[in-house]
Amino acid sequence: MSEQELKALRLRIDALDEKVLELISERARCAQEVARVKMASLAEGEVPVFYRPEREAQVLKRVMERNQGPLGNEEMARLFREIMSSCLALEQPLKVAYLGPEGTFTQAAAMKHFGHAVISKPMAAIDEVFREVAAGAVNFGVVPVENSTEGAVNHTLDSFLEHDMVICGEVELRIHHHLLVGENTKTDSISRIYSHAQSLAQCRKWLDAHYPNVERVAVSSNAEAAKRVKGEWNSAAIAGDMAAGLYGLTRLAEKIEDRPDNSTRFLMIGNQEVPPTGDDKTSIIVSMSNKPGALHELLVPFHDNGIDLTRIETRPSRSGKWTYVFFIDFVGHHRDPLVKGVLEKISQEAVALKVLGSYPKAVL
Ligand SMILES: O=C(O)C(=O)C[C@]1(C(=O)O)C=C[C@@H](O)C=C1
Repeated sequence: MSEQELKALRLRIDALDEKVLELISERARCAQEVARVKMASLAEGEVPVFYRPEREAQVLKRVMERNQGPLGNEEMARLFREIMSSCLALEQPLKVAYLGPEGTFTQAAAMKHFGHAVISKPMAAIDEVFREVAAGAVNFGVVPVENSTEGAVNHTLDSFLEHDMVICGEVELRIHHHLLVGENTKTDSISRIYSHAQSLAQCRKWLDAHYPNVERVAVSSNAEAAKRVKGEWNSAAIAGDMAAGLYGLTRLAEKIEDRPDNSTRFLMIGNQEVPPTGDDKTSIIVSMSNKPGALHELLVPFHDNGIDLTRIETRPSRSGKWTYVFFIDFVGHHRDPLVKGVLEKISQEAVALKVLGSYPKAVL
C-alpha cells in the first residue's frame, strides 16, 4: 500500500471518528434527558430507578440483530455495552459489589454485564456481597452460581436462604485457566499450586498429567492465588487473564481447563424487580413436605404447561435434618399468565415458595 493511500484512509477514519464522537455525545445528552424525565415523574417519596436491565437487554439485542459486520455481533454489542454503561454513569454511577479480590472472574463478569463505568467494590466472601447489597451500601452484587464442569456454587445458593434478594440479571463467562508464575519462580522446582477449590477441580486432569506430585492448595479465590505466587519462589497459581495481568505473572501453560467449554454463570443481585422483556428467566426456591412423590408433584405443573426448566438444584434446608429445598430456574417471567398459574399450583402443594426474581436471559 502506498503512503498516499494510507494517508487518505486515515483521513477517512478521522472524519468518521468525528461523526462517531458527535453521535455518542448526542446519545449521552439524550440519556441525561431520560434522567431528567425519570426524576420529574417521581411520586412523592419515590426513589428514582435509573438502571433498567430490561431496556439494556433490548438495546443490545437490537444492536446484534441489526449488525451487518464486519465486526461480529458480540463485539459490536460489547462496544454498545460500554457506551450504555457510560451513559448510565451520567445519570447515576452504579455501585457494584463482587466476589473479590480484584482480578477474579466475578469481577470480569461484573464488567461484562454492567460495563466499566461502574464503581466496583471487591468483597472477601460471597456472603459479604449479599450483606453489602442488603445494607444498601451498593446498588447490586455479582456472585457466581454454577459452573459447567463443577456444578453449583453452594455458598451462593445457601446465601439466598439467608437473605431477601432479588435476582435482576445473569451473565455467562467462558472460563480459561492458566498456570501462572512470578518472575522469581524456579519453574523446575514448583512444589505448590494455589487456586480456588473450584478452579483446581476444573483443571484436575491436567494437573494429574503434568504435576501429579505437587501439593494443590485451595485458597479463597484465584486472584488471591495469583497475588500469593508473586512473592514466592516455588509456587504457581491457576488463574485467569485478569489476575495474570493485574499481578504481572507469566503464563507457563495456557487454557489448562479439562473441558474446553468450561463456563461459569453469575447472578446480579439487588432489590429491584425487573419488568418482562419477552425473553426472560425466573429463579425460585421451593421446599416440599418430605413425602413420596413430592418432587414429581413439583415438576408436573411445569411439564403440563410446556415451561422449560433450565436448572434444578437441591440443598439442605437448614431448618431440619434431612429436609431439602429445591432451587429451580425456568424460562419465562413470573408476571406471564402461564407462569403465574404454575406458581399458584406449586404453592398449593409446597411448604414454602419464594420467587428470587425474573430477569432478561443473558444477551452477551
Ligand atoms: O432508557 C433508559 O431508561 C435509560 O436510562 C437510558 C439507558 C441507555 O443508555 O440506553 C441508560 C441506562 C439504563 O440502564 C438503560 C438505558
